[in-house]
Amino acid sequence: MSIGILTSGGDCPGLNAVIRGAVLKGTQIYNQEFVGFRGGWRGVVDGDIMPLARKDIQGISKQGGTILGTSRTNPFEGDGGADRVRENMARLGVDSLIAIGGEGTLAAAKRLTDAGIKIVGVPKTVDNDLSATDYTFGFDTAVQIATDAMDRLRTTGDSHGRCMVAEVMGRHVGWIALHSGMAAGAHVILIPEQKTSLDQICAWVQSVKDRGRAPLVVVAEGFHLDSMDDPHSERGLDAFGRPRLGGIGEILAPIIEERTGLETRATTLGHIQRGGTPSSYDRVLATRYGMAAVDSVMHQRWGRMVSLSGTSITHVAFEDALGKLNTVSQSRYDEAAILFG
Ligand SMILES: Nc1ncnc2c1ncn2[C@@H]1O[C@H](COP(=O)(O)OP(=O)(O)O)[C@@H](O)[C@H]1O
Ligand SMILES: O=P(O)(O)OC[C@H]1O[C@](O)(COP(=O)(O)O)[C@@H](O)[C@@H]1O
Ligand SMILES: [Mg+2]
Repeated sequence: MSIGILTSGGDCPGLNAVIRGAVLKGTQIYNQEFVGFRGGWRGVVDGDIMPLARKDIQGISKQGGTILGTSRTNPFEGDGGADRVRENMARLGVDSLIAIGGEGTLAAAKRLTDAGIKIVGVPKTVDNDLSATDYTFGFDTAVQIATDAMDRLRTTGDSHGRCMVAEVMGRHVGWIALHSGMAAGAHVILIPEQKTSLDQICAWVQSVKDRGRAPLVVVAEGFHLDSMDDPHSERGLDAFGRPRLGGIGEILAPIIEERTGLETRATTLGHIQRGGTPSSYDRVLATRYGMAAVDSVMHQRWGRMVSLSGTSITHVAFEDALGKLNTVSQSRYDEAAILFG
């Protein structure tokens, strides 16, 4: 019997390092065999597998994305369901699953675990929005990419004396904006947790302008002004039916320009934040998660995900890992806001 691995939901740097860590420890220490399910839960429902022997995972921890592919397929929709998953696993000789994904993937994993399927989880979120772990891989890389981009925006902004608006990822939480904004010395950081008025934003920009500096405004895609009910969305729905966010930077830039008289440009970093080589921190964390997930399989810790607590790997039940977001606290925001304007 082998262990099946899948990656599900939005990709992020470090997924391959999890796969490598799991396969290396599983083959070396436990003499286990592995297969990969292609395209997230779709591969589990369709029985679409690929080999995951030691030679298949050589050198992949430095590769972005996921060699397994991913999707936002709900395993209970269409032809899916727990019976279908169980039948496929039995037919393919797969005894248990390591599901690597965000809260949606873990919600699906919990339902399948409740139906008796043996699953352990590995948390994935580039936004760092899962409360049941201190950090997940992908976040550090995204923050570094965003910081590099902002450093570049500042040199061109300084040269022209312009206000630069940088939009970063962050659907429900503003961690990428907060960390990259602090690192890059942003003058304004706008996050989903803190509705802010245009008057306040323009006052910060104006004070930077008055000091003769070129303002940098960082905005998370999920931010909304105090006058808006929901985050800005004009790109339809994703495969899971959620509004595709993005574009708030382009909305803010002309308003800031009109109100402050300062020429303003917006840049949306988008999926660049999720692509490419993972940072060393993310590779190490992801590798440790992968190895810990195999330990969990061997200890039959079904229905639990590996998690980082301080510097130690711990285990959290799926139900405790779901439903509570890791938001930016008021004190972390207040600390950053001392640097605004
Ligand atoms: N309650 C649920 N039951 C079954 N599948 C779910 C549930 N919630 C979400 N999903 C599935 O979870 C996956 C996406 O969620 P997630 O892993 O959090 O990634 P992301 O946040 O990047 O979209 C999809 O496969 C989606 O269909
Ligand atoms: O373009 P996609 O794949 O729909 O994903 C966009 C969303 O994924 C995210 O990057 C979240 O990813 P995580 O689930 O990894 O935190 C959001 O910031 C963004 O709204
Ligand atoms: Mg998610």
